[in-house]
Amino acid sequence: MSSEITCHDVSVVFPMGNKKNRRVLDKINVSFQAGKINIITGPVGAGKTTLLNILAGLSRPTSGEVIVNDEKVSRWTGPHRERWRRQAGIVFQHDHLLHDLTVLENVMLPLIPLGRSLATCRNQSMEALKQVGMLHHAGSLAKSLSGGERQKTTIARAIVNQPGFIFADEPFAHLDAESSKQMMNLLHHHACQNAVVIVAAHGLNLETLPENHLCYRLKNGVLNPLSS
Ligand SMILES: Nc1ncnc2c1ncn2[C@@H]1O[C@H](COP(=O)(O)OP(=O)(O)OP(=O)(O)O)[C@@H](O)[C@H]1O
Repeated sequence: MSSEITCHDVSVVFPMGNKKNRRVLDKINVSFQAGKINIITGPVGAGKTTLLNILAGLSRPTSGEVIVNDEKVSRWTGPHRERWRRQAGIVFQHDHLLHDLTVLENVMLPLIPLGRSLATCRNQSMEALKQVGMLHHAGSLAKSLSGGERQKTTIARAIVNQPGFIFADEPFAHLDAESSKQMMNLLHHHACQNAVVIVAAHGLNLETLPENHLCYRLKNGVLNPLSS
């Protein structure tokens, strides 16, 4: 069965102190499927990160539901929520690497709670680093990396466990055109392996887009398809 993640009437309203509340997402209805790269564009502050965080189970919508393969993940708590998050590879907008660990150790982190042997975790992480072209930096401390290298490491960490769902927030912001294309191809490869891949990006570099992609634009709380 092909995986999918669906939003039903997802709204997010942030309280703004004594000012009027801010409605960032307004009854979003959309279904993201495996097989294609799903790209969410939109201006600064449109709510792309807010939407990705809700899809990834990092925060909850004010109203509405997120459904994954017929299950309401937006209402899950405790161990259910933890299990869901383990299926998700997340590329955060701000990389969240641990500065005093090596690149390899950072990439191994999501594997540790899964109870695999250290050798397996290491081999899997080295493979992910190879895929993003960072094998030569495996032993470097994260704090010594350039912005683009940090971003590639974050992508390696997100894909290391072959997740069924990948949520990537501005994953190319610090990359040059060549590296962006390579990383897009890598994410596309995972989409073709039955992962649901959702990428949020301000702008679109048409040259980096694989042929089968779906673009959406988020503006004024509303998500509209741009192309197919
Ligand atoms: N926890 C919060 N409390 C109040 N307002 C918030 C909160 N989180 C986000 N916002 C506001 O919601 C709006 C959308 O933020 P979000 O980070 O989702 O936008 P974005 O499209 O990802 O922006 P960018 O392209 O700059 O990364 C912004 O105006 C932001 O200030």
